Amino acid sequence: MIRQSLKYRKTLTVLGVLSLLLFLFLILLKDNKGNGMNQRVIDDVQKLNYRGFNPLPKKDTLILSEMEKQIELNPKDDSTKQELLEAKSRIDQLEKKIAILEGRVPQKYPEVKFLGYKERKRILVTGGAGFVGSHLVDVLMTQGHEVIVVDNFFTGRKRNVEHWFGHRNFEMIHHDIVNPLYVEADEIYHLASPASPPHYMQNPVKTIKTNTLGTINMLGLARRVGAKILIASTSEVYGDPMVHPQPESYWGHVNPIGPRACYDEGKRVAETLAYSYAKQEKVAVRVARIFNTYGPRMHVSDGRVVSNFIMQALQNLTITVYGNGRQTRSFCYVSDLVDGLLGLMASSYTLPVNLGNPVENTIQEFAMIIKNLVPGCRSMVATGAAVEDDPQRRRPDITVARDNLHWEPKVSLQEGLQRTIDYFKEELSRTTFYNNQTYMDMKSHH
Ligand SMILES: O=c1ccn([C@@H]2O[C@H](COP(=O)(O)OP(=O)(O)O[C@H]3OC[C@@H](O)[C@H](O)[C@H]3O)[C@@H](O)[C@H]2O)c(=O)[nH]1
Repeated sequence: MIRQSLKYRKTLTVLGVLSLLLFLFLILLKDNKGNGMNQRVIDDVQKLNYRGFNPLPKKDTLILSEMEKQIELNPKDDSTKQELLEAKSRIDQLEKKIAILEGRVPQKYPEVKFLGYKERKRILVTGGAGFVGSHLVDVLMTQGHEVIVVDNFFTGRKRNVEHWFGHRNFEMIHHDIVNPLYVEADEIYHLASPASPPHYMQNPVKTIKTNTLGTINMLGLARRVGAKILIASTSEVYGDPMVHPQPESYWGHVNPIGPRACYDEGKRVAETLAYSYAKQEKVAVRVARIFNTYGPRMHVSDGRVVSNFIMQALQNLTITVYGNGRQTRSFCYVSDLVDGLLGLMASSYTLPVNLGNPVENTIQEFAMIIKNLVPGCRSMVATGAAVEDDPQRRRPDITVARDNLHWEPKVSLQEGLQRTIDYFKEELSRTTFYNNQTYMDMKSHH
């Protein structure tokens, strides 16, 4: 009799534990299918057509509370309850172990191509955690290369590349390139520098050091290891241009002691350094003159016109046009720029190349375009004080890129802005961002 009841109890326990394990398995399965964690990265990566990207969720709390409910629902007798509790505590321990292991095993990553060791390159990207850098890193990684990101996180963010953390082809170095760096690389994309006017003006000495000392260090590294190096220069080398649109042959119109000088003169020196190393040390250099670029992963408080206007439009705040709004810019979507950078690195063309979208708008028009793309936007568009030395007209002549790289932008302003607006909407929903001041407002109050 006693033996039989013991047997009965054992069977009950085994059944109980088995059903709990089945339950656990179902929860894991459900959780792996989708979750709210890092939706931004998932969306971003999916937009770039990566597949299989599905970070693992936190599941412990959910499972345990469900188990407690089960125990409450099945209080058949005390001993069964006791055994269920023991099972629960054992599962609890196992879950903790799984969580520890999950921390060690690689997550699921965007799909990367396999490259044989002859095709696979080691590619260093300075500023790789920044806005442009991180999009470039995504493409290089999916192509199957080994990528080393170097960033000092002055304006870059770990969040932009965290979906690669732990991948065997990916390495992240927290380093300021103002100091020398000793790594091995076949190619270097040298993008490190603050790029937003309010950011680079905030610490002009740091900006000029990054573009001069930092560039010397990267050119020195390229010489030592025999790497090809691409320098990210800018349309700002043309200053407030007297020639329109701007071809690469134009020498520019720059104020050497103005508020923008740390950046535009810094980049001009960077170009001079590149061609000095090319001539004297036979370093293989490529120089991209990057025009205004926009897209997802721009910081909400980046301070440049695209992020400012979109954030203002999404929150029904006044859209702040600096000056009379008749100054012009031409905006290029980030994926087009990345294509251009890759094309330039691969080409044999060694002189500077303009990379930008030749579609030109006044800033006033641009404010209206953004306002109209945000449904129900009630923002007013207001003009205000002009920015000192603000270039009045800017539009790239991209004949050189067309002829030598067979490159031209593909993403229309409408489409690119829509994707960027969607990104900023997501950013707004994840943070309570209520700072309606632009950097310029903040500066004028201090
Ligand atoms: O809130 C704003 C921000 C900016 N602006 C205006 O919009 C125009 C574009 O300004 P941004 O700050 O976006 O960028 P800028 O064109 O001045 O500089 C950029 O040039 C090319 C790149 O190399 C750099 O990323 C950056 O220096 C300027 O005329 C500026 O005065 C506004 O009217 N309102």
